[in-house]
Amino acid sequence: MEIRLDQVSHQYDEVVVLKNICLSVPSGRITCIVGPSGCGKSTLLRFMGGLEQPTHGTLTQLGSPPDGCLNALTYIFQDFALLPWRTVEGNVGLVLEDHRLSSAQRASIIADVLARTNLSDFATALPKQLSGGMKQRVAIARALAVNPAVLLMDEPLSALDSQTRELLMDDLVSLWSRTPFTAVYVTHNLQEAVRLGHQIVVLSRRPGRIHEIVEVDQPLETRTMTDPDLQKKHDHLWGLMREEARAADAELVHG
Ligand SMILES: Nc1ncnc2c1ncn2[C@@H]1O[C@H](COP(=O)(O)OP(=O)(O)OP(=O)(O)O)[C@@H](O)[C@H]1O
Repeated sequence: MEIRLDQVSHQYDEVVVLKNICLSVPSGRITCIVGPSGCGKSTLLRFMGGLEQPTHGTLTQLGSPPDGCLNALTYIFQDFALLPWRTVEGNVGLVLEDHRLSSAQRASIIADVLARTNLSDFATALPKQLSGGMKQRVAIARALAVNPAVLLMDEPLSALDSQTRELLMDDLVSLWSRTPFTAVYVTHNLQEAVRLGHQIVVLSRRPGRIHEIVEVDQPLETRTMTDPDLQKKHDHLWGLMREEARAADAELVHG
């Protein structure tokens, strides 16, 4: 499924947060959104997830969700949002409970997503027994269980240390390479953006406008951070972001 945004603008009371966003989120690709603090990245993601409506402009969904889709627009958050009293399989199974599925179908979906996220051996563990990286793997497994049309990820790796982030990026790349999915990925981290994004949308400081859309053609599975082409993309993105970030920072400090 594809999402199109046409002339999307938004304000909270007097504060204009987003201005004239025109964007296509193509099917089967990962769209990263980067931009300085407070430029409206999470707000844009909430519009795409239908959690909020923009004050101006339209969002359109084109195409149909995949077969077996139980929740078309599914979020993965930074803080994992796991129920502490439920096991790994219990947390994943939670999102299947309101659907007409037999217990065999549920068990099969849970086994499949735990295998895809390398969590099969941890099915009966509780969240408190897991590292941060493992908890986020559970959140990814739970999101995959509903076979979403679009995966909406709001800084999913930013609570993790840098080595764990690397591992989780590898996991996302291998999940996508086996079965391409459509995703929108909000991040502050330009390395994550060049590693995972097929298109990288750079927003200006608030009110967020599209500064540039950077395409990265290289296949996800062949990308490494030592690759000079990717390093060039990274430096180009940082060049776009630096002045905006500095100005946004000054605005926060001086109110
Ligand atoms: N419900 C709300 N009511 C009023 N203002 C809001 C609301 N939600 C967000 N804002 C404001 O809108 C602006 C954009 O917020 P948003 O969280 O979308 O930015 P962001 O780019 O995701 O920021 P960050 O990178 O810091 O997470 C901020 O100034 C924020 O304070």
